[in-house]
Amino acid sequence: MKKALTIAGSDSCGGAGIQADLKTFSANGVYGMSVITAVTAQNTQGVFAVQDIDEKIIKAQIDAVFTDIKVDAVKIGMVSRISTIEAISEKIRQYNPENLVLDPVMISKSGYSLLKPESKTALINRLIPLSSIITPNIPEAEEILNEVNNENIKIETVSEMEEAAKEIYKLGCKSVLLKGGHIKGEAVDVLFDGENIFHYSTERINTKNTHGTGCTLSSAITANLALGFEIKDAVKRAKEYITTAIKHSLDIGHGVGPTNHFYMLYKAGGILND
Ligand SMILES: Nc1ncnc2c1ncn2[C@@H]1O[C@H](COP(=O)(O)OP(=O)(O)O)[C@@H](O)[C@H]1O
Ligand SMILES: Cc1ncc(COP(=O)(O)OP(=O)(O)O)c(N)n1
Repeated sequence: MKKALTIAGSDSCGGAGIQADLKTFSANGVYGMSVITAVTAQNTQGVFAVQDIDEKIIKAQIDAVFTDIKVDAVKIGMVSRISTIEAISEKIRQYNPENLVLDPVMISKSGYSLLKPESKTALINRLIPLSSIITPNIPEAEEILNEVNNENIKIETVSEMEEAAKEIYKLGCKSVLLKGGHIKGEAVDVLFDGENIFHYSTERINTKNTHGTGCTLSSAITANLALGFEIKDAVKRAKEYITTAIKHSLDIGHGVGPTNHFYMLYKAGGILND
């Protein structure tokens, strides 16, 4: 069985972070492992508190996994503070996994800063160059480029997404998937692999329940890389997964409900007739 590791924060309501990643790995037929970087007190209405995990414990979790088990792909999500980024970067360089997906989580849909503002440069300099693919949403791509170029660019069209993906690629990663969840019209994601641009486009689903969409997409890419798919096919399969997960998203809680991983599992097992 292929095995994937998520290095990310815990979301107590189960819609994003580690919990979304492990559900996604399972639903994609991949064995999931986790290194917890932070614990958030979070629900569908907001993030209320964050406890960062000591970097010694983060490193010890990574060592425990890599010294025992072959890891086919790694995803990095919420990293919060500089010392966390430094610890992860050191261990990733030590163990050098074949596939590394970086979801540069910055601000939750509810508006909470999951990456401390002073950590942006460390994320850019220490994690992006190690990544097989980085998956920013539009506000994250703007933050990264504005931090690097000291500008105030806005990304509003698909051609601006293409330009931004090419600019982010120059920061040293092997490919960039710029997610279009935040622009108007179709949900178009743009992949640049250093040579070609690919578009992954679906209708925009009319739902408020999109908590954890970014985590779900990046962990589905990770699972598909672990299964041996090349980047553009891993992204294609992950896009199909997230689209189904949003189409059947769950009206749980009083705010922004989570994506649905159980739909795919039940459907695959023949329990759901649809
Ligand atoms: N309403 C929607 N309908 C269809 N796809 C969507 C919708 N919202 C987001 N997506 C897709 O979900 C994935 C995650 O994108 P996005 O929401 O931009 O990430 P994040 O959660 O990091 O902000 C992308 O593939 C995006 O195109
Ligand atoms: C612990 C944790 N990690 C990441 C996120 C952000 O997840 P995302 O998929 O971008 O979903 P939204 O927060 O935008 O709904 C998170 N909220 N918590």
